[in-house]
Amino acid sequence: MMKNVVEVRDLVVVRGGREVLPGISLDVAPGVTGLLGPSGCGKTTLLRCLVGAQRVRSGEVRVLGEPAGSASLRTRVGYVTQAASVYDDLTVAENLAFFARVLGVGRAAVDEAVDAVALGDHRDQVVGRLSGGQRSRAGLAVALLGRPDLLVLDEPTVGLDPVLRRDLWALFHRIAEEGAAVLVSSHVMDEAERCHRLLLMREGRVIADGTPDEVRARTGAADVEGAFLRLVDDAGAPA
Ligand SMILES: Nc1ncnc2c1ncn2[C@@H]1O[C@H](COP(=O)(O)OP(=O)(O)OP(=O)(O)O)[C@@H](O)[C@H]1O
Repeated sequence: MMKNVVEVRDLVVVRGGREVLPGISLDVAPGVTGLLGPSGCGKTTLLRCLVGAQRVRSGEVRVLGEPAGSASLRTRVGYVTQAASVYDDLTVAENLAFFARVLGVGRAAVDEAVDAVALGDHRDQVVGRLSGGQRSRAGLAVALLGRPDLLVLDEPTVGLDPVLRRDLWALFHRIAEEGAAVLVSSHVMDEAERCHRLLLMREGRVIADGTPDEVRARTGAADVEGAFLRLVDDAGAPA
């Protein structure tokens, strides 16, 4: 199995005249990786770099061995932004058929994606009339169309109730079990426990990297939120 799906080295990104990522390095391996950190720490900016949608000042971003944004990665990387990119006036099936044409994948991929997100009963329903959770799953289905090896999800569970959040995390694990690397950003620390591996971010840097157990053990904290707070306090303490 390939070791790293994503390799980021010394990445510098400037947005609004400020170094939002001041030289971040990290790897993402197969499995479910949580990218956790407070609002504004640079999670979305980093994810945009992975999918080739962000202008970078310097550094290297490689995805599946290719430079991020390469044409060869178009179907190999799925990206779900915070605003679900599905058309409200089309049905689930119509949305998927449209994006399947854009990606150049066959109709079979549409059925597979609908099944993967368990929207079979709603495939002929207009997306604008779906619940929030169903709509999120429709957006996820679009990202699954190319059978991506890397699935990048930007805060996919924001605003969803606990049952839907649990169901979505179960789905992320199923996708990972089928071989894709799943990178999920969140600012909700309790989602950390659901990940195989964590990258804790603060102010454009990775401050911890490991399994939830490793991150807790390293800090002696009872949970990942406590670990994060200890790491922040330690970073701020005088040398
Ligand atoms: N279009 C932009 N122009 C200038 N600065 C931006 C732009 N978008 C984001 N920023 C800044 O970049 C920094 C990182 O933002 P980013 O969206 O990557 O953070 P985040 O961790 O994803 O936050 P959230 O959890 O709130 O989505 C913030 O300080 C933000 O103000």
